[in-house]
Amino acid sequence: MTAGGLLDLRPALRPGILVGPALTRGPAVVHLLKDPVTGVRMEVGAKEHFIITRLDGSRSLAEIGTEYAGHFGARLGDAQWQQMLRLLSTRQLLDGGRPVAVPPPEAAPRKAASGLLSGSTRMVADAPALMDRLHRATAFARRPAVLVPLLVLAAAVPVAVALRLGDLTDQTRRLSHQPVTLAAAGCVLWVSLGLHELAHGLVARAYGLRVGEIGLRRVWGVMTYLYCEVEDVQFLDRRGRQVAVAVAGAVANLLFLLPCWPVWALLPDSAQALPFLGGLLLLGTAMALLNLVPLPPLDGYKILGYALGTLRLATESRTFLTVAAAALRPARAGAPDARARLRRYPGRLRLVHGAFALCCAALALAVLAGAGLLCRAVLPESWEAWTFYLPLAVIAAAAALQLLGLRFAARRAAGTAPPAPAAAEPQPTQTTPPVRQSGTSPQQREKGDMKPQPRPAGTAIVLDGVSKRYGEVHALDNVSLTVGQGEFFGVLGPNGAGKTTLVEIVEGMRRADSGTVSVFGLSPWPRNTALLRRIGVQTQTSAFFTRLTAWEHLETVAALQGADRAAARHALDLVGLGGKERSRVDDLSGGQRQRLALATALVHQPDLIFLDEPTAALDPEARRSLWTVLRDLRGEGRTIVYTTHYLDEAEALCDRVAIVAAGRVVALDSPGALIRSMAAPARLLVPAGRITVEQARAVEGAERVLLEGGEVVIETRHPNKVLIDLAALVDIDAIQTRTATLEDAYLRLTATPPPAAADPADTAAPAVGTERSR
Ligand SMILES: Nc1ncnc2c1ncn2[C@@H]1O[C@H](COP(=O)(O)OP(=O)(O)OP(=O)(O)O)[C@@H](O)[C@H]1O
Repeated sequence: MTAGGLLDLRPALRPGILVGPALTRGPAVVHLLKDPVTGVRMEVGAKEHFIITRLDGSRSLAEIGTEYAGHFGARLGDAQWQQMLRLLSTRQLLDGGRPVAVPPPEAAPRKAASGLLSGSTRMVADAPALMDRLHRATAFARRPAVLVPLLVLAAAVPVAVALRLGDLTDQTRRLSHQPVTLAAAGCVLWVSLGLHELAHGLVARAYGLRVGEIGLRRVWGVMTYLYCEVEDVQFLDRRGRQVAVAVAGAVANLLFLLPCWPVWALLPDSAQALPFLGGLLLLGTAMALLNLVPLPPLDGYKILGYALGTLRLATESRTFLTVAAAALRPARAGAPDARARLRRYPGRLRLVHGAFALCCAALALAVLAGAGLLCRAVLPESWEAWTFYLPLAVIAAAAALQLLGLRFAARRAAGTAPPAPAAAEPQPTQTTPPVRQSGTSPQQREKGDMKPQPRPAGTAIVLDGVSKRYGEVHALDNVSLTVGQGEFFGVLGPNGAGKTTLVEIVEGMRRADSGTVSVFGLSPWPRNTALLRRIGVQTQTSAFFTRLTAWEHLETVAALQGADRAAARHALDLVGLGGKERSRVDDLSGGQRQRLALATALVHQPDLIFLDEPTAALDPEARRSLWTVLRDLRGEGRTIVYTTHYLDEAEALCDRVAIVAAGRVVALDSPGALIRSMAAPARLLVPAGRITVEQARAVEGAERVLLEGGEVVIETRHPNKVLIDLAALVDIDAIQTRTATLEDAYLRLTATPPPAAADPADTAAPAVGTERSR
């Protein structure tokens, strides 16, 4: 699809699709997009985001394109539109595209493999419901009068620990010599870790996010802790809120320690509980603060990322360092490219990524040194020689265990994995299919049974006194007409008669100057999205996704129109293109393209279809075969408004026709009734060599005699009598009889009066002979 039809579409994103705020990933600005049903996440650039956020079903792609050009100073080319729309439709992100049940592997959010040493076990069946209850129960703490003092107290804990560091270190060292008490302190801190996770969930819930899962996670076989999976923090519109969710865990850890302080402070120096409380305060505070270190995967890293509005800060900083290092190297092959890449980073981002990379290195060293010092402080003196190596050894052991656990999980998964589904075709999910206005029930659509139910009889279109002027031109002048539901209604008229204006007003593309228009009881202007979805428009200038196959094109249009694949399949079969689905649109013949254009208009199963000369430029055979399709459509009970210059077609297909001339409806009836009302004479044709014009004029009942293309044409309202008389003059087999047609009626109704002629035989009368013989 390249223009026209495509740009008239008004696609909408599926309700519920999450679109995140702007983030930087490396030098680029991106937005996250998420399908909450499948969990599929994707990144889109700022330009794509501009378009996506305007896909609301009320704006046409042409309008969005104009806004885009105004904003970015460049028009979107066909290829860009096609790429964009194809992406959205294949990801089923458009309204009506059913979400896939199983996300494609590359798009699915990666979950850590669950193994013996590392993995997770779900503990709560309905985590969102539990979070809702906790959210209500903790409502008191969200009041500023409570929250602010709590935050101040939490911030005071590290300060107090720093002030009493000596005592606390001493007591922690004593704790390390009491294994049972140490284990008890460890259990309390473990509970604190659980609260940490719940705090993330509670704050997220307060901002309307969903807690996906609560459970126990095993890490490297040495640790098990409660986790609370918070979803979509990056989709919160304010960075402050994102930071609040991430920082909540550490705050909860610090608040958890608060009750220990007065007890610890009031106990005498000789109290047995001092090492326990002192160790708890020191280790608990250290744990909370350590979590705020901005290194992945700690909360501090997330906080920094949220605060800076960056995505994958660590990875991107590493890339930045590589680029910067390559750019700084003296002239070498590839260096100019690196310099160009470096220039793409704005100054702020160079600072962010450079500083983060340096901080990471410094922090990693500091953490190791800190861990060494801590070991030195808490371990017996006989371990002193090990204090430097111990943290390194622990990290190495943890990494080895993690590797082992992952391998084990991978092997187990390989052994038990179910076979991959044979077809890549997405399966329907439990989600409710979009409610649509056509005659098929959702159940029928699910089964692919697209045969519409009979539609209720009624009025589809009512025009009452509609007028439209373009400057001095009266395109429509007080037009009133009614089209019934299920009617095949033709709009005929000479060039410039006002047909297009009439149809466009009904479609909601133009506004009438006066009069009222109603389509299915609704006004099409201002644009009514509910109505637009019940209307299908096939224009003269067929527009396609040129690089796609017929099926891909239709599938994409289906998604844009809010229809599912079964509807696309039905439309393709209906127009008889089932065998051509794999052919590229470019490779289709003219007739096949016309059929595809028709399928494009039908794909969303509209109740009202506007067809603008669908058979134009087709050979006679292709025309006739398309007639069959159009008759089938009519048989399905759809209302069809059909504009054409082929009068034989209108006569053969239409229930009623409106003949428009100079902006007025000059006749409106069934083709048969119009022909009869004309009381047009029959025409008897005799080869000119067999009879002279004078002889013909002499026949009684001959009203007009013309000489046309080597034939003498006799017009008469008494053909039987004239035929008998003629038989006396010429061989009866040489006489052809032609009855009046819609074309005759049309020509009489729309003809401007010819100049008066002295002799009827000399009159350059319009060629009123038709193809139909009796
Ligand atoms: N946007 C416009 N601005 C000015 N005049 C217009 C505009 N659109 C149509 N007209 C004029 O209004 C009249 C009716 O035009 P319209 O396109 O509705 O006729 P039509 O019957 O569809 O013609 P055709 O069969 O050639 O497509 C014509 O005189 C045309 O020149």
